Amino acid sequence: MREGDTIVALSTGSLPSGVAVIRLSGPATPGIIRELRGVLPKPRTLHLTRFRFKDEVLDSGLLVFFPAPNSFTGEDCAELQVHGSPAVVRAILRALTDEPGVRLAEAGEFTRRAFENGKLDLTEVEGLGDLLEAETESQRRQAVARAAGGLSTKLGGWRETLLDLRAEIEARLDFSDEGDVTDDLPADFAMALATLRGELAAAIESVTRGRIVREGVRVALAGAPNAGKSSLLNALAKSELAIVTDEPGTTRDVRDVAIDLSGQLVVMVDMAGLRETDSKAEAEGVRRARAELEIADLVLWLEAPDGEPATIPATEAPIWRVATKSDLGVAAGDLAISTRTGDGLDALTARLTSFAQELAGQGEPALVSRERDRQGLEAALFEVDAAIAGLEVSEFTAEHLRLAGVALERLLGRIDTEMVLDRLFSAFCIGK
Ligand SMILES: Nc1nc2c(c(=O)[nH]1)N(C=O)[C@@H](CNc1ccc(C(=O)N[C@@H](CCC(=O)O)C(=O)O)cc1)CN2
Ligand SMILES: Nc1nc2c(ncn2[C@@H]2O[C@H](COP(=O)(O)OP(=O)(O)OP(=O)(O)O)[C@@H](O)[C@H]2O)c(=O)[nH]1
Ligand SMILES: [Mg+2]
Repeated sequence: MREGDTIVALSTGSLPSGVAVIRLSGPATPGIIRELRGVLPKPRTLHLTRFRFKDEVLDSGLLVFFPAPNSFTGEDCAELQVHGSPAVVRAILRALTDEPGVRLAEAGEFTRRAFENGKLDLTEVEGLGDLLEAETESQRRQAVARAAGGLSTKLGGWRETLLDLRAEIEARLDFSDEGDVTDDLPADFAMALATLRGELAAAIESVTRGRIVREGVRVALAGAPNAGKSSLLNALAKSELAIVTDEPGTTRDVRDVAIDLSGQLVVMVDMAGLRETDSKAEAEGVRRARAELEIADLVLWLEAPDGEPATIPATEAPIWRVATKSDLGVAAGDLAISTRTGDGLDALTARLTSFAQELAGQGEPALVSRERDRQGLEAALFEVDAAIAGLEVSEFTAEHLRLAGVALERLLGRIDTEMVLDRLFSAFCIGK
């Protein structure tokens, strides 16, 4: 039975390392610790211990026991903090998995157990996943807020409000013959509903800001072939990632490179130059480039003084005209740069930084950032709007308020979680 298994994994990073933490969770844990120490040690306290298996001391290190339910997973857990050599870790993992009922954990399995035991809700698990992947300061701040239950608290508050409002209606429906109890509702009922509506709408607004922090600002490098797009990508990435030649039509694939601009992630996207072409590969590149323009948050339209004229494509995103190869003479544009001399690159970076910071917003980190968040909040808002529109027909009002609550429960992971969970945990690393 997989759920009754005790799972074990190396929870720290690549070896060798100073110290490696091996984590155990499940019912076999107390027995294994008793074998190692004779008695169960004081809970949640580190003990220097010889890790002796079958009369061989494999290593000495620190042992800590977290009895259920006060552990990360909610099960009996232990950690063996050992010397971080590949041989030590391998020997101890082998000795532990030789114990009956113990096997290696799958990716994200500790966290899955924490979720299943009610230690974390779905939004907290997502926040934890974001935290493990966080590379920039703004990503860390946003992920910590979500992992610590910031969104859970908000959703919980809205659910309480919905329950209170429903109770007001239902209490009156019980005593009313004709079912129309609108007149009896307290004066602040409509106001409470409007406030809830406003908060949901504001949260939906902040999904974009959260997405920008989580995924980065997507900046498309567009222009005619040879405009200098790949050269700019390389200059910003400070690495010769993309092939640069004087042949127009060099780049065909879309390539994105994430850079950290003052703590905010910016994803620079190199692509094929836009032109009509007979080459099948290049034509596919141009098609992909146009698709990128549709999802970009900003388009840099590059024009070289020696380049072919090209028409600026229509996009929803703002467009900045960048005159490239300024060492050869300056074309018209908001900004002039040369990757050969480095001219204008600092100014461009500074403008990108403030653009990114503006989109990411100042102040409190956003608690919502995912398409799943947007869908959940929009579903709730739709029901609240239906409740507001139908205020005079009270059974329906109560039903819409119930459905709004269901949408919020789904966000928290209380219902319909299987598909979301499988996708989420497969992205976690082993040992988490
Ligand atoms: N060594 C070590 N460091 C770690 C972790 C870990 O598992 N092991 N964590 C792993 O992610 C993070 C810390 N997260 C944790 C979350 C909850 C509990 C825990 O024992 N919770 C109990 C008791 C709470 C309390 O005493 O306040 C509980 O929730 O009941 C431990 C670690 C980061 N650092
Ligand atoms: N003088 C000068 N030449 C440059 C500069 N930037 C790029 N070039 C040259 O312009 C040519 C085209 O540069 P790329 O960066 O490959 O241009 P691209 O827009 O990626 O071109 P495609 O991939 O074909 O669409 C190369 O020969 C570069 O060395 C610059 O700032 N000054
Ligand atoms: Mg190129």
